Amino acid sequence: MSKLSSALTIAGTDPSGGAGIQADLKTFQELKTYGMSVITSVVAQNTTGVQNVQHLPVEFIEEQLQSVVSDMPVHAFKTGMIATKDMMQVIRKQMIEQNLPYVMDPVMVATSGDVLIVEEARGYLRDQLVPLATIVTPNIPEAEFLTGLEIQNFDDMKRAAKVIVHDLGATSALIKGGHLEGDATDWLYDGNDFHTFAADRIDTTSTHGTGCTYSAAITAYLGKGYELVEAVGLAKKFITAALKHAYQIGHGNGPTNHWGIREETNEVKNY
Ligand SMILES: Nc1ncnc2c1ncn2[C@@H]1O[C@H](COP(=O)(O)OP(=O)(O)OP(=O)(O)O)[C@@H](O)[C@H]1O
Ligand SMILES: Cc1ncc(COP(=O)(O)O)c(N)n1
Repeated sequence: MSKLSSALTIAGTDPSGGAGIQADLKTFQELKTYGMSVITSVVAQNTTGVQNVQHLPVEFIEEQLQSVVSDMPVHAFKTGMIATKDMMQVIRKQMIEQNLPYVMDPVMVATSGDVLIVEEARGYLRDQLVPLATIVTPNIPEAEFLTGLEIQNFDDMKRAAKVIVHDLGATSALIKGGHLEGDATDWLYDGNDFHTFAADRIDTTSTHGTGCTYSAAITAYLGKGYELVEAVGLAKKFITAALKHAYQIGHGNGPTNHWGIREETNEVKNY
């Protein structure tokens, strides 16, 4: 399957290039997807953590969205960091109008531990954005917040995925196991069946932006028309290769490799 496709990410920035909008656009490019972006917050951050944040005015976020959707074809949407309820409201409106594949990464806290969305917006995210998503991609702490469950093993992950679909209303849920011990195993529930995606755990500290990169890859593949399970499988190969071939840069948790994976390995070639 190879056709011209485009994807729009709505998220915060990372000037050090490992997470957020920058990670999403690099991933889209690597997967031969025309990438577009709407910025919600400008974040001063790097591999060591978040130094400062400036939220853009909500009207300006809406203007950016209009600029894109009034002119450009979008085959799939992704949201990442959306810091406030007001921002979520305008994005929600667009998602309803567009009715296209929507990958929702419920970003709450960075790898560094810095909080990326205001406390009182979390409930709105769960109740008003999750139901619109084609796929929600929480890590373990995010899945615990969304479901109120404690997650310690695969059975808990599967239970949480079911709650996100049947109780919260998402079309599917992918619970990522990066925060558990052992292999890096993720569980996808598509409303009927479970699918598991596993990789050997890579011994690396380069995990900044892992979640952003993974969900951007899922978005790119959905935009190309791949079915959900296939899109997640291909994205899992991509994130695993990006972790395995990461450059050791920065003084904290370095970024994954968004560039040249195809040239350096034959692990990611299916797009
Ligand atoms: N050390 C690792 N080795 C292999 N795969 C990993 C490793 N850490 C995370 N992963 C995989 O990376 C993807 C992202 O998972 P994770 O649970 O880390 O998400 P996240 O917490 O949202 O990411 P982030 O680190 O960006 O916050 C998943 O597919 C997970 O299984
Ligand atoms: C703008 C933005 N969005 C998301 C993340 C999460 O990424 P990570 O948890 O890997 O730091 C981040 N650090 N910055």
